[in-house]
Amino acid sequence: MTLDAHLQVTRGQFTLDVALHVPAGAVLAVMGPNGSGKTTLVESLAGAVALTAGHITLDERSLADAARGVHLPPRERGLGVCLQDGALFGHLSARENVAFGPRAQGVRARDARAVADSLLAELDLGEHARTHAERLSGGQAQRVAVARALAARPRALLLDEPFGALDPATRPLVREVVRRRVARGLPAVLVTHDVRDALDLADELVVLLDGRVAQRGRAAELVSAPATPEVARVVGARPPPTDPASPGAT
Ligand SMILES: Nc1ncnc2c1ncn2[C@@H]1O[C@H](COP(=O)(O)OP(=O)(O)OP(=O)(O)O)[C@@H](O)[C@H]1O
Repeated sequence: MTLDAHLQVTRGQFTLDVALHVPAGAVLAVMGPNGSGKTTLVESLAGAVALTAGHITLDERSLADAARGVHLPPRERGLGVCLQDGALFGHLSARENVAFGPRAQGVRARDARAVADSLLAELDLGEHARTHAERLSGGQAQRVAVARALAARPRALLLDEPFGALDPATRPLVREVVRRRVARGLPAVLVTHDVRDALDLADELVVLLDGRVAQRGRAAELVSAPATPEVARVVGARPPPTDPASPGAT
């Protein structure tokens, strides 16, 4: 599976214009300041927001193509999605939330439960399988949301800040679970505010500024050689040295 897209989305005054190519088994991390378009990027891939122009292709399959009027609805895209505001069903148990996707695909109840229990155990939530989602802590709910994204045999993963609510002890575990899934041949897009996620997981890091790619490359490269002070701020690196020949440089 390879995810290939040129995403152009206009939302009021804001325009996103980003090309991306994520091979099977690779993670593309996306970072950027508030309002730079990270969520818009994920939502357009997921199908929650329509493209104004451009296309999305997953292997040979067209998920969206603005010029041809193609826009597959989210449930037909075959994506494992964990959105920032992707609330769980509060009145359902953790297990029922995770089993929901496989059940919707026609998997038998018993098998869907087994898939859910195995993922919950992997994410150290075995003892909470029967807990109603509304009674879970923020970090527990986030792990259930990750399990839900992985449960329905997705062809690609879209994860918007999936580690944000996790404590430092739990974060590496969830990263490892994501890494294992990706290694089975899934392309993944990971939005994060923490450059450690990009350094640890990503094959490529894209920094967005105002809806456009300010810099892309390996995360370590962007940290050691950010192209601009804005990129340096986003990845928490030292700003690039100013050119001594430029006016105002000291
Ligand atoms: N439904 C909408 N209608 C109009 N404009 C929108 C809508 N949703 C987002 N925007 C605008 O699109 C721009 C990008 O927003 P987006 O949520 O994609 O940024 P972000 O990088 O995810 O930010 P954050 O880090 O704060 O989550 C912002 O200027 C925002 O105001």
